[in-house]
Amino acid sequence: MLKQIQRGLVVSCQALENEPLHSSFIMSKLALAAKEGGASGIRANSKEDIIAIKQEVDLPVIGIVKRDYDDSEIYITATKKEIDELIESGCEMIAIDATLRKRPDALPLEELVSYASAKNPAVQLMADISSIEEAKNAERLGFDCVSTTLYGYTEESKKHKLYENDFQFLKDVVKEVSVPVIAEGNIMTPEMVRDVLEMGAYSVVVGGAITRPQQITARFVAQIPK
Ligand SMILES: CC(=O)N[C@H](C=O)[C@@H](O)[C@H](O)[C@H](O)COP(=O)(O)O
Repeated sequence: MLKQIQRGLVVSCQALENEPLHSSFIMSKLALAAKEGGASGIRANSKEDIIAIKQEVDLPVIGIVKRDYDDSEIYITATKKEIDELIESGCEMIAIDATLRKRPDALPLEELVSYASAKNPAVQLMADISSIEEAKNAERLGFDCVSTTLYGYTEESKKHKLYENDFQFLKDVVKEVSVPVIAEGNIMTPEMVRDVLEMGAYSVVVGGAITRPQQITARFVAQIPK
């Protein structure tokens, strides 16, 4: 999958239960629209959505399962159960929260990576990270790529402010690891896509700015003069 998305746009098609577009059918049509617009890949949440998307488009899919656990802050592909579901979904790549926070049942990240690789070695693994230390750790554990997905979403990285406009975090990650680095999170404009690729990002994932109309509407409304 990595080759297919190199210097391309991956469109994240996600809507949780509390979002207006929550529906596997709608996600499959968003994926089709993304494909018609020239996307190279899709990122999607849940086995059901991925199966529906795969029936509609032939693009490679980065799969995640978002599920909350009482004993952990981690919700993106947290345990072996989510890995099982994603392998069954047929996605080409699985993204896993690779932060250093405690996982449900204190499962070591290393064990989850070995589990996924043993279950289906053909499925590539993306590490969703929020710090340089996590990026380096993910590379050491054998992840195929790292993504800046969680920068600004953990207690520690929130302190450094959500994705700075100069993308300093992305630049630092690119310098520190040799696996491909995917730019993801709060990429709001086409110009930002161009900029992150020029900074050395291998590929770009854009979600809300394309597929969450409630967010897009709110940004327009916010510009109405008081
Ligand atoms: C932090 C978290 O849970 N991120 C999720 C990961 O899959 C999604 O909710 C984001 O939409 C995705 O990362 C793309 O980012 P943005 O929608 O900002 O372009």
